Parts: sequence; structure tokens; C-alpha cells
Amino acid sequence: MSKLEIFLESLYQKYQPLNHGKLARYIPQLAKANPDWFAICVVTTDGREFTVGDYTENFTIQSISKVFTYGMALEDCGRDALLEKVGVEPTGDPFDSVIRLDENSKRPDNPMVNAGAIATTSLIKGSEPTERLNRMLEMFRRYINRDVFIDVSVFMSEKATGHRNRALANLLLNFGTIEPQIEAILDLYFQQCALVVNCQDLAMMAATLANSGIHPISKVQAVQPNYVRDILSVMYTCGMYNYAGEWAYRVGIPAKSGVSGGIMGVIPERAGIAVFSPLIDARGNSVRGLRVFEDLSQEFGLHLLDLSMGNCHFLDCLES
Ligand SMILES: NC(=O)CC[C@H](N)C(=O)O
Repeated sequence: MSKLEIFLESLYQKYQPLNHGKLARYIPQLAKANPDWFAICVVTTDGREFTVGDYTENFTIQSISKVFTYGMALEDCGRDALLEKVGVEPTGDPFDSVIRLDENSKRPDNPMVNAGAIATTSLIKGSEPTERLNRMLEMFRRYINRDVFIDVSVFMSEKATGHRNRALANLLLNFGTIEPQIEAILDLYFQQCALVVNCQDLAMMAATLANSGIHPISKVQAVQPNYVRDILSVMYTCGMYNYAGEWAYRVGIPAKSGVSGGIMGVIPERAGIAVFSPLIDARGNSVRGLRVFEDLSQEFGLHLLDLSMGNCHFLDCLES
């Protein structure tokens, strides 16, 4: 067994008993998750996979989707046009906050909070909703390398209860940031959040970003390489919501979390890492996920600054 496999197994044993945190309840379907689910996956940029726990368990991707639709909007509109609509400034506020939107008016701070993500999704090109949805699914397919689908009950559940996101969309419309078809825009946003993935998929998606946008197995270019740095920059500064600063300090990995309990991290040129465990803290980040990433970063020198200072020993840990 490689050092990495041994370490992943020990992390699983160490944190499985940790049952702090709560299931997300504000989307009723998410409350049906099993609080014991726990998986860790690492996929290297050359396609080697290391897994432990419930790594084939399906869940909806939720906010982690924001990373990928941001990449798609960059391709569809270009960097400058997108920057005019959505900034790249961390907020320090909860992911669904309306406060800064009202203060700044017109331009949401960044694409990783809900306001910015809804504005980003509104920029995806296509002549009508089905075409936009199909283009989005096609984009996700390039990262996952198999057919993809949407969990209709989670989608309907969020559509029926997502009043806060609807309020954000109305504010964005009021400021002229998005077009008037807000129900169609929200549908596409809720659909992207309801994309079904497992932990292994997430690690593969992260490994694709780590590999300049090329899927490690299929070798398909999932996103143009010149946008990968933009994507990783906003993940690094804004991906963990109002924990982003502490995350950069303690973990130092460009990452994104979602309320269904996933966290995906990118180690440039080396690997993608994903953890899935649905118990989340008050900020919406997986409790076990945070611990696992902290330990992995410490153990193998995965902090971006460790990488640039030559203190990373990730490649050694792949050896037996
Ligand atoms: N943080 C999240 O994962 C939030 C995603 C959720 N669909 C929402 O928009 O509220």
C-alpha cells in the first residue's frame, strides 16, 4: 500500500466518529442524507485513483457547481465582459447574503456566493432554456467522463423553497445585472446545483482543473487552459465562503464546498482531492471535510506556499 492509501485509511478511521454539524435542511430533500456517509478520494493528474469510504454514494453537487459554470461563462463571454458583471472580491459574508449586493449594487462580489453564481449562470449562452441546460450538461460531461443527470426531486425541492435566491435574482434584475427571465435563470441555477455526482467524480473534476483543464483519463479538454488560473484564483479566495481566509491560512488549497457536504480541492499539476460527508457547520462547510483537508495539507505539504517553496512531498506519498 502507498503512504497515501495508508494515510487516507487513517483519516477515515480518525474522523468517522466525529459527528458534529448538521444536515442542510433548508432544501428539504437534502435533510434525507445519511449523516454517517463519509468518503475521501484523490485522483492524480495522470489518472491514478485513491479512495476510501462511501465514494460511490450519489449526492447533488450544490455550490461546487459554481466553479464549473464560472469556467463556462468565461468561455462564453470572455474575462472582461464577465468581470463587468461579477467581481472577484471575497465577501466575508454567508454564501446567500443579500447585504453586500444591495450596498455594491449592480455587481455581485464574486461568482462563488449565490448572487454572483446566479449572475454567472445568467450569462451562459443558448437560444432557449433547453439549449442552455444541454450545453451545461455537456460541459459537466467533459469533466466527469460519463453521462450526467439532474436529481429532479432536489431541483423541485429547491425551486419550491428557494425564496432567498429568488430575492437575490430580483435584486440583480432591479440593478439591471441580469435579464428579466429570472425564473428561467433560477431554474438553470437550481438545475446546476442538483447535478448528481459522487466523491470520485468530484476528485476527477478537481484533477481535471489540476491538469490544465484536461481530463486525466479521456484527455478531453473540459475548459480552455487559459481560464483555469482565473477559476482557481476565485476558488482560493472565495471558495469556502466566510471561512475562506482561515482556509487559505490553515489549508492553502484552491477549493470549493457545497451544502450537501462535498469539498473539492485542486493541487495544481498534481491531483484533485474530494471529501464527502453531509454534516455541515454553520458556514455550510462539511465538518469532516475541513478536518481531512487540514490534515492532508499538513502531512504532504499541499499548501500553495509549500508547493512554491519546494516543501511539497505529495509525489513521495504515492510510493509504497
Ligand atoms: N452553499 C451551497 O451549496 C448552496 C447551494 C444551494 N443550491 C443554494 O443556492 O442555496
